[in-house]
Amino acid sequence: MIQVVLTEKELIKIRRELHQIPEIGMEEFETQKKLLSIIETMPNKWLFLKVWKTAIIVHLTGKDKTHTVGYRTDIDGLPVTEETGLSFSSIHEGKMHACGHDIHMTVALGILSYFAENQPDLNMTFIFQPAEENASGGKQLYESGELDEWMPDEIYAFHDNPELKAGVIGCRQGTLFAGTCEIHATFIGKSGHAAFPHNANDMVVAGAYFVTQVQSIVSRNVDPIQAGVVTLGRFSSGTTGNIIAGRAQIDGTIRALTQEMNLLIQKRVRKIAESVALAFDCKVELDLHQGGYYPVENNQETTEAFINYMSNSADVVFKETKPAMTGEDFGFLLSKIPGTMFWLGVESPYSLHSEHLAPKEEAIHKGVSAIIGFLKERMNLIGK
Ligand SMILES: CC(=O)N[C@@H](CCC[C@H](N)C(=O)O)C(=O)O
Repeated sequence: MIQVVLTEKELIKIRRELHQIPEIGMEEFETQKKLLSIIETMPNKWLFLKVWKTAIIVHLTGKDKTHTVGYRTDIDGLPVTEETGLSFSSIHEGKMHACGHDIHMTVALGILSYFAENQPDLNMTFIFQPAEENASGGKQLYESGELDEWMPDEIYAFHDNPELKAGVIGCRQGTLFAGTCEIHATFIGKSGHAAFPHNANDMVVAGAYFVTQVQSIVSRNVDPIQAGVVTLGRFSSGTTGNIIAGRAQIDGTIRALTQEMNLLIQKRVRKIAESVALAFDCKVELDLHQGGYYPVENNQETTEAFINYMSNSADVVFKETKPAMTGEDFGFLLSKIPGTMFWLGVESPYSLHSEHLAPKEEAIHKGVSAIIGFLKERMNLIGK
């Protein structure tokens, strides 16, 4: 096993501190401050850093400067009220690291601290990116131009996975995660008295038709050999039982394993929204927003190297995984930079985004050690 620089105990302490201060995407000011306070204790002979909004970019100059290996973590939390009962639960009311980004950040710090002490064979760029959950922080950062001078030639990142045993590494060639697209639909009719429906235009009924018709997309438009999901997670309309609602707001998300399928589903959602508006003689405002949530498509070469290392390392348990319908704006970075996304098992009976999610902390140390091992071998091979 690799001798890590931050000890298991220190890593767990950091994780718990980060867990207590979750912040929503693009508002991660306290998190950024905490991360900077830790990075600033690391040796800085070959370490350079800059901040952009709530992001942090750290560059390490390697012994050979001809190639740069990138490593990315996300840093944002979710609008979830924590119910784990843990002694180090969130102190930010209504916010929680319910997607495990506290684990992602801690592992990134563990890896960074190792290479801050042990100069890497090649240059390395560590990206602590905001807003993975809500605002394509990776895309925003890339498009800001701040990464340009330290642009990686290849890049790696993981997501924690409650279904895998703690510390297990999962990966696959090709598509790991779906591309997503947010749906925001507002139907606008005319409110009125419940007793006089003929004088109003009821948007509860229009919205309900939209919701039910959308259910036909996956069953009738998606090739059954492929995959697609349309979830409408929020329907908000009306104020009370005896007033006809003049507006309905419906929000949801599309998921598909290819960009073509994502675009096809978007087209069908648009057509159904427009048809419902026509049928109910109302207006619809439809926002289909994909941002940087492209399918996460692993590069063939980097993924082969990754799977080779992980499946042959005596200290790592590796599992080939199926594609998942979760989204990740790392898909955008992978559309620009070849690289690999993978899973780190954190073993929990609760799913990502659950208010009960409590990842097993032993995954942190195992993850840090496995990833350092891979990055060392990768840089050694490229540098030859
Ligand atoms: C890993 C994970 O849970 N990611 C999020 C990404 C959000 C994508 C976007 N905001 C959307 O809802 O379409 C996920 O929900 O999969």
